[in-house]
Amino acid sequence: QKLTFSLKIAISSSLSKIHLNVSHGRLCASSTSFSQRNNSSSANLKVDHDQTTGVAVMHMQSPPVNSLSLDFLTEICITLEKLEMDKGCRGLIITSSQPKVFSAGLDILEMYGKSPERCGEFWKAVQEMWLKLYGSNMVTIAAINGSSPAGGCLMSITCDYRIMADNPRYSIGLNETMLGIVAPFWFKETMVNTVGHRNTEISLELGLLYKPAEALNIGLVDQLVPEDQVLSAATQTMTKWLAIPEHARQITKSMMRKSTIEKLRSNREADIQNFVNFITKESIQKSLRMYMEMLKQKKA
Ligand SMILES: CCCCC/C=C\C/C=C\C=C\CC(=O)SCCNC(=O)CCNC(=O)[C@H](O)C(C)(C)COP(=O)(O)OP(=O)(O)OC[C@H]1O[C@@H](n2cnc3c(N)ncnc32)[C@H](O)[C@@H]1OP(=O)(O)O
Repeated sequence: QKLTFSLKIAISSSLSKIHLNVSHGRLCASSTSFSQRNNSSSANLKVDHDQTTGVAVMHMQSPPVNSLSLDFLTEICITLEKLEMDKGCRGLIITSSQPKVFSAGLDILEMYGKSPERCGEFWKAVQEMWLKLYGSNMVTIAAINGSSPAGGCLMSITCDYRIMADNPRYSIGLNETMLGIVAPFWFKETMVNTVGHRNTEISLELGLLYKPAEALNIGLVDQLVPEDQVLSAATQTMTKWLAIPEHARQITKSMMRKSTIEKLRSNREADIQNFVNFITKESIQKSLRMYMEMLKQKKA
């Protein structure tokens, strides 16, 4: 049965509108914009799309710490799909509107005390976000204006380039082992593809979180700038990347990432089963509970 629905998105200019049509599971965007800037918002995301430059800035605004819940992941995936389909969007900058945090990573509450079915649904959404970002044809830049542990770091390293605020209070890394959990193979491979095998081995085994200067030193981020310049630096870098012949850049990106992406694509169900079996274990649930208590105590 043909599935068709239209979603009207309010845009800053009253003259502008975008229609999203979902047909046979494909999402297509057609724009009849008379303005050069499209701003759209959903519950936890604000997207500023400058039609003149072809660059969209996606601001994560899911309080308090942009943790990636099933709902938030779904929102991110819908937005990414929409931007990917929009020929007028060639570059994406991802940043945070929350103070001091880029993203706290996966929402721990989605992994604690939930049914296997719900855990499976959650993991599928995590996979989907990674597939969309790592396989994007757009130039993607993470403007990391706060701490970015675990899934927040993953999100950053799926991007083509990372600019971080030079503030020693912030940290970034795949710290899963500190929670008593294990980064799956596609988290690990994204990290290897970014900082190499040895750095990844040390980093994952010890669950390290790096200060900005350390992250720059191992190549986990590409550039440090003063906090108030993160977005402008990302915009400047984007201009350089968008000047490269597009087709050649896209094919090169795909060549670099294809084998990692294929490995997950062809094993999605098994990967979900692995996750569900692992995360619902009594011992893992206990580790997660202790970690959450530790987070609360840190506050007190
Ligand atoms: C062999 C088979 C393998 C198969 C694969 C198996 C498993 C893989 C599984 C999972 C992979 C997971 C990756 C992840 O992303 S796990 C999440 C890891 N995240 C963290 O460790 C970050 C924890 N948070 C922090 O360190 C700090 O909150 C932060 C530095 C981000 C911000 O500090 P700040 O001081 O500003 O804020 P807090 O007071 O600490 O937090 C405010 C509020 O938010 C709650 N919270 C924080 N992080 C999370 C989170 N990730 N999920 C849910 N909730 C979070 C925190 O508890 C506070 O709540 P409250 O006390 O105000 O109620």
